[in-house]
Amino acid sequence: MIPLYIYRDNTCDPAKCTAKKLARRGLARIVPAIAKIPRSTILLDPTAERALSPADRNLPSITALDCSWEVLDTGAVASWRNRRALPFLVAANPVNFGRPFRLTTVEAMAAALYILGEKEDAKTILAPFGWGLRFLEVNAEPLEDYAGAKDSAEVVALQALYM
Ligand SMILES: C[S@@+](CC[C@H](N)C(=O)[O-])C[C@H]1O[C@@H](n2cnc3c(N)ncnc32)[C@H](O)[C@@H]1O
Repeated sequence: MIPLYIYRDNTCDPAKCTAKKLARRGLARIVPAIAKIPRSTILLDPTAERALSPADRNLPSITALDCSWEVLDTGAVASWRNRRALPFLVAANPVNFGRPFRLTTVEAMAAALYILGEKEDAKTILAPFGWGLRFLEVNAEPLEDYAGAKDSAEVVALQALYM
């Protein structure tokens, strides 16, 4: 599996935190400081200008910024080269069900794995969550389209069909 890193700032509700569960199961590694995130990683950042696409397959790892949506501040990583936003997908988690773009950390990681062609690994990390595999069901069509795209521009063009 592509290594998965999660930077946690401890602002999200620990009872609902999907990152902690992933780490407990050995599916992702928690990174305690932004300085410890490998700079070559794909940084999942909803404010990034470039959309993730299969063209990013050569990058060595994926990192999410796990924090409460209320305090999400990507200023400290604004200059990082491999920041990527995920294209239009809807959440399947109970807190934001049906809401576009606002994914939990595990949904974002799974979407990234799927788009990069690691479909079985996407299922593996969602499986521990009761609602997890539902994320792949409700987004089946766009995920398949994005995973078949050539590059970020094509992903952005495809997402217009779903928005
Ligand atoms: C803001 S945290 C919220 C975490 C949530 N409390 C949980 O327990 O999973 C979600 C993280 O997932 C990633 N993410 C979510 N939606 C995204 C999107 N549309 N594009 C890129 N990354 C996204 C980002 O790293 C974001 O910081």
